[in-house]
Amino acid sequence: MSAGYDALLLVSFGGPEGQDDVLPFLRNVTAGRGIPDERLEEVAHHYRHFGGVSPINDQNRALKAALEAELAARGIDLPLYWGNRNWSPYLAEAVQQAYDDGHRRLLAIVTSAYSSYSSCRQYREDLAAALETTGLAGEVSIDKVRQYFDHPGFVTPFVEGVRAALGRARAALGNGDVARDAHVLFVTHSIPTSTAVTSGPPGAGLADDGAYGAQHRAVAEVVMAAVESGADVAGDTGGAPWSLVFQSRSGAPTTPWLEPDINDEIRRLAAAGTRAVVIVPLGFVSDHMEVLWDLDEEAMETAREAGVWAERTPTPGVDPAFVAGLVDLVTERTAGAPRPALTALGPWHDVCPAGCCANPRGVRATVAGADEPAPVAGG
Ligand SMILES: CC1=C(CCC(=O)O)c2cc3nc(cc4[nH]c(cc5[nH]c(cc1n2)c(C)c5CCC(=O)O)c(CCC(=O)O)c4C)C(CCC(=O)O)=C3C
Ligand SMILES: [Fe+2]
Repeated sequence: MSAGYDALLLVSFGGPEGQDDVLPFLRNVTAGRGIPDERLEEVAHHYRHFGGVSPINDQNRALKAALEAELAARGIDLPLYWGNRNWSPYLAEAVQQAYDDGHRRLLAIVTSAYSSYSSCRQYREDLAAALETTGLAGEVSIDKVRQYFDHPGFVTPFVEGVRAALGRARAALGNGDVARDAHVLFVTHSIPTSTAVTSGPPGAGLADDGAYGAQHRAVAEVVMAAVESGADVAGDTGGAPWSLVFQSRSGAPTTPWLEPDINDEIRRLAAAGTRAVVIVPLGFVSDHMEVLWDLDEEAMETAREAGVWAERTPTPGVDPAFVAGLVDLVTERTAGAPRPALTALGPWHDVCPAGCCANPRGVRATVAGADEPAPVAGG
């Protein structure tokens, strides 16, 4: 293959697989971060409610299998390894295994679509740390496919989900007027405003919530435009208002995070006369714990209490469009395939610019960026 990659690496967050894993997992996630104990207890309770098992690992097993099938169907002969930031199989194990199997140039696919420290640079640091721990820093190189928030493969499942949910909202409103009575809530993980402002490349001149906010708003606009253009014959699912809201805030209450919180927004909308909300987990790739708990339990309960009809739309998961899109992201690097992007912000960088998505706690080694130490292998 032209760029010389010899293996792929699926990189994800990881999650506990039983009650005994829950606290060690949460300690991994929050290592060195000053997340208050009360918050850890609160989060442990979400996992305990589901038997201490996060669905995220099974979702990644399914994604890995789907990607392998798609690669095979297209005759792409690249083995796929899987490793996580916070739980077994860890990134270091995956990198070691790839090396033991004879691979030296890896291309990573991260289960995270947007730019921010948590969703981009931290994974690049984790990959550099995996090379360090395994002693493979000079032996193995790791690049990653671009952030894919505006790739058609990521966006398409959301379009289909919103269109279907608005149709059901309309029916639930007694064939009512979604433009007047419904509201589409695009929701993503809140992050500290201090890391939102530094998300993306430095000096991009974006709003206060940086590339992270701009990317989500741009994708939401694309989704709504696509829903409108495919509205049913009567146009009855068209015209619904939308907004970007946030979930899963943590950290000290005195530290500002992106707002509004989805629950506050559902209550505010209900008080202002909204009768149906469509909740779109735009920030997430699969139905992991942040979706199952913070949306399906908490936000749905808020909606019930507020007396509004609510439905949460699917995440990309293993939707064939998403799986094919991830393989397209690989082939644009290995075979010069086209680089589709549905917003004016993209296609995003293959190599993160220097200082992109700065780490608020200081500079650490990274891979796949202009500010990493010079790559070992040529080109
Ligand atoms: C932007 C973003 C994504 C989306 C991009 C991506 O997908 O990467 C994401 C995903 C996820 N976040 C997850 C879980 C957690 N995130 C935490 C904490 C935090 N997330 C943050 C941001 C994000 N997080 C931040 C700024 C913090 C606080 C500081 C810190 O600690 O960095 C904590 C600690 C406790 C708490 O504070 O809530 C937990 C347990 C899981 C796994 C779910 C499962 O198990 O199924 C997933 C996929
Ligand atoms: Fe998180």
